[in-house]
Amino acid sequence: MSQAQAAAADVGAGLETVSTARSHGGVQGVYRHASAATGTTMTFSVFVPEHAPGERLPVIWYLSGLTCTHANVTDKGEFRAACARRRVIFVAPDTSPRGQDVPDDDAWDFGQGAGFYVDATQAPWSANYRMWRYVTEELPALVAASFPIDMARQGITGHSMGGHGALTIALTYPDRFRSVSAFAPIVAPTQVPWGRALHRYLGDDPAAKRRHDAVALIEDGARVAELLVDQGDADIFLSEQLRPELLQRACADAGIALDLRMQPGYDHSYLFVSTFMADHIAWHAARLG
Ligand SMILES: N[C@@H](CCC(=O)N[C@@H](CS)C(=O)NCC(=O)O)C(=O)O
Repeated sequence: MSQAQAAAADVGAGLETVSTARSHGGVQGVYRHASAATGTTMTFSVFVPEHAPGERLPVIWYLSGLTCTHANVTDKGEFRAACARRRVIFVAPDTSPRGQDVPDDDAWDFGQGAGFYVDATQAPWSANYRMWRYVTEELPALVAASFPIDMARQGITGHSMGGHGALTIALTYPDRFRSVSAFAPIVAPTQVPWGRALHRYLGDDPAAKRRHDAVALIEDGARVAELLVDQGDADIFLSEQLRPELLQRACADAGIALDLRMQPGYDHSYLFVSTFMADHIAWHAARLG
């Protein structure tokens, strides 16, 4: 199917195909749909490796960081060769609702492009910013109905704000995800400046904020068996916003096997993420079977 043909195609379950292209023997697609969770049109990408008819493959969810759409990792994440080799599907959602009618903010780290994977309770954000429900309920149901995914074999990862999403979601649903990793994640938003976003989305509700803070979740008893985290030591956000030592301490106290790999000289960009992407995919694939 050409890209022009694909653009008009409806792949079922209310999904519209924006584009498809063959890559590494599989298909890289971009899709959009009307989201009940956000009340907007949402766009996401899916890479499906070559597979036998009727065969179902494990999936890795990739949650992106501040300012990103699905396109940043799709264009720059360098995941396809590893996903084709390990035979894993890769799904990349957007980071927030978008559109002229969706509330936004002048700050680059709040509003559109910065949904923080929460269901906002505060006006005006609560009308559309329901990214937790979108990523944990609506999108999984949609992709399970439309792609050859074995939903018993799911892993989750993400970058920066998306690492925060991956960690908090895996800690909340430990039975759903067999593997969790992150690239330069925000690990303790209630203790760093970026966490002000939680206050604006969730209001003055300390318990709600702790449910969206990986370190707080672990302190409050949530558990995963093990974690892989890569972090560049030349990342400009490292000491003020990311603070992996807080995750290290929480995991040590909780008995969670954290493999925190400080990567010398690496920054916060996709040049860092793409360097270690194949490692993460191999790590997930080994646990997804
Ligand atoms: N303020 C900067 C930094 C934002 C930033 O570093 N975002 C990270 C995630 S937290 C990212 O992946 N940016 C997109 C990219 O590098 O393609 C900007 O607006 O570009």
